[in-house]
Amino acid sequence: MSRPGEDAEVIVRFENATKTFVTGKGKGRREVTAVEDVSLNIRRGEIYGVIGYSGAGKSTLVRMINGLEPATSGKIQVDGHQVDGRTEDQLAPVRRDIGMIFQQFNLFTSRTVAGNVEYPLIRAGWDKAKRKARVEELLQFVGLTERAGNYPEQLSGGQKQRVGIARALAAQPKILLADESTSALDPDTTQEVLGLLRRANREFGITVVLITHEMDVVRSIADRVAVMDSGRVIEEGPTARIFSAPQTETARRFVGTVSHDAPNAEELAHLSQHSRGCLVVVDVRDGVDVGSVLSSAAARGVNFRIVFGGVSVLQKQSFGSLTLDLAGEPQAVEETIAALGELTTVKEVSA
Ligand SMILES: Nc1ncnc2c1ncn2[C@@H]1O[C@H](COP(=O)(O)OP(=O)(O)OP(=O)(O)O)[C@@H](O)[C@H]1O
Repeated sequence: MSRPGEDAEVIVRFENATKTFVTGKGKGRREVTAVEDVSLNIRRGEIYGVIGYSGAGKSTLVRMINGLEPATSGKIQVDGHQVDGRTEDQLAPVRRDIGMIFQQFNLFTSRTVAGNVEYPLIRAGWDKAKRKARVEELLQFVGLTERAGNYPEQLSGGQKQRVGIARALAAQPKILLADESTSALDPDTTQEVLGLLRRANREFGITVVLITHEMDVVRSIADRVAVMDSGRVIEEGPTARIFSAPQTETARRFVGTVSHDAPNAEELAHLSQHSRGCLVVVDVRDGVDVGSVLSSAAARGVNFRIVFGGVSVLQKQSFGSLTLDLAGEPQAVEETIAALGELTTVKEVSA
């Protein structure tokens, strides 16, 4: 199925948005800029990931979308409505279109599963018959029909999060904000929850904004991603591009946590010890024909071994890297490295 493209309509727009928190008074007064000068567009119908280390400003950024954190300066627009500088009353219609799920589920412990899902519908003024039908439909969607009468404490973490998703979807929002919604879950349950978010996106066309600190989560679900560091969005774009060509050290580190295709320092030391010639790390992506360079190198007496590497496919694009040990006449080896350098990025990692 095709994903929202470059020309898809913008549903959330940040323009130079900043959020500064002030804590304490007098000498103890501190200012923390949690979000600094962020401009970005989230497109209708996409799954947009926000990644960064703890304290990078992810939650604050996402809470600015529904006005839970008012911007200190800059502009925020959601589905054509202005969010910055609005009163709580003025924000009510914007918030009706936004559902939210949380890391700690935030379910009402005194309400049943069905009662939790029904709650937003009562608040939105739905009549009883419509509420009943909608709750049944949602429990079926998340696979918890049998659990309708249970209380949250009787559920596993994954089931609680599924209730959280059903509740967030109840009043048919256009946007779903998911704040670290999988970080309290084991890997299998995480995949289940991500699968539900993907279905909500595909089947109902809901735009999903997903905060995470795990690149694996971004890789398995996000169309585009923003990388945050110290309040700023330091990199933003299609997930495949961030994976194949991260521009910043922070993004490279996140990508490195899931695609271990280049040797780390320890592995490199080991490879250098056993190297018979020159070690080079070569970036591989679609259209980069490393094989043909290596075949002609072999014909000229350059002996090559692939000693480390990996290539993955994401959003229909291949990317990865190979570490090669090239041995032979110094000039032929040098010419091989130069020929590879004409095709792709080549890093010599030992002499
Ligand atoms: N209500 C608040 N008052 C004061 N400072 C705050 C408040 N909320 C957040 N901050 C500060 O703003 C910065 C960004 O916090 P935020 O929670 O947005 O980051 P995060 O990337 O979501 O982190 P985490 O992954 O740990 O949730 C942090 O330095 C945090 O301490």
